[in-house]
Amino acid sequence: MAAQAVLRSSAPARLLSGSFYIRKGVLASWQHYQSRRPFSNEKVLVELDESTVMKMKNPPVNSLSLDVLTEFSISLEKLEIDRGCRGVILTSAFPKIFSAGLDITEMCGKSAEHYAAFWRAVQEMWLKLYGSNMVTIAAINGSSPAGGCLMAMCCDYRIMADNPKFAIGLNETQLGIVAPFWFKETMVNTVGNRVTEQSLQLGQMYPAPDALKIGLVDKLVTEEKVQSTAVAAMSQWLAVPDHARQITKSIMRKPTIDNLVKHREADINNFVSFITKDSIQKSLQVYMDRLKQKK
Ligand SMILES: CCCCC/C=C\C/C=C\CCC/C=C/C(=O)SCCNC(=O)CCNC(=O)[C@H](O)C(C)(C)COP(=O)(O)OP(=O)(O)OC[C@H]1O[C@@H](n2cnc3c(N)ncnc32)[C@H](O)[C@@H]1OP(=O)(O)O
Repeated sequence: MAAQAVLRSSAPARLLSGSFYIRKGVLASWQHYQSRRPFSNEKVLVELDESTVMKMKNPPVNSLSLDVLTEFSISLEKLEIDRGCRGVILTSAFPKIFSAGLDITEMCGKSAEHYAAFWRAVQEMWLKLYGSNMVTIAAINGSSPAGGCLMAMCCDYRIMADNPKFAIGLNETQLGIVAPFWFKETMVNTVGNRVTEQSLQLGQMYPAPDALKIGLVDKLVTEEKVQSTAVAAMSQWLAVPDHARQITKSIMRKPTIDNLVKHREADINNFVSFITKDSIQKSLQVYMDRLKQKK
């Protein structure tokens, strides 16, 4: 099977602690297996089984903190340079939630230096995931607002749990903040300009069936089948010769990536000056208070 071609040998499922885990099929040798042990760090779990799966595991809602983002980028980079890995499935270790997006507490009450480091880590995650040479499939097993939606949109293919209670979208304006140009461009590349314009202004979250209708996700399946469907889709994607698929992906995405690379420092400065405004800090605080009160 093509999916098994990605994953070269056979090793037991291996679970390593952290906020993500990566499941990787089959290893050529114990030494090879040992060489993958660096995945075992605080925030990343590596599971070695029939498919390569990165599972976000940052309770309670997989918010993307500075630590999580850093760990995610390091883990993805390791897979990227591993010639035995041609594809990754990105999902969540928790039912009902894919990712709550950027950790709002990282954007409240901190120093300008912290905001700059945080934003650089957000950019890095995006650059690595959107620019990945691997086949990337999002197995969206729950809600996925803002940064969570961005991660899903970075993938080549999106499968979502068919439950109208699960919603996905870039809801930044609902928090009184603004999706930066590269979030916007990622969405335009996914669903087109008109839908993006409306979605971003309204900060719209789409229940799964609506997300399918606008093309924000590619397929809906029952919750139990999200991961197995992702594995099946991976086989299909991996049946295409790598070099042809990778060059095509690059032709599609390079202009968007180059745009951020070119304006990276200015984007960080924009973020810091925006997020340090009193009015924005107040908006975020009100939003966080509302989240806590809804219980
Ligand atoms: C001049 C031009 C400038 C241009 C622009 C320049 C710069 C751009 C500026 C800013 C860009 C920022 C981009 C931001 C992107 C983001 O991702 S912001 C995050 C958006 N996320 C959300 O809105 C999600 C909010 N959360 C929820 O809706 C729900 O929590 C849920 C994910 C649907 C899960 O619901 P449920 O299972 O019911 O869980 P709870 O709501 O009870 O939450 C559990 C606890 O988790 C806390 N929490 C939830 N989300 C977050 C989060 N994103 N960050 C941090 N913490 C979060 C929640 O408060 C609960 O905490 P307690 O248990 O009460 O302590």
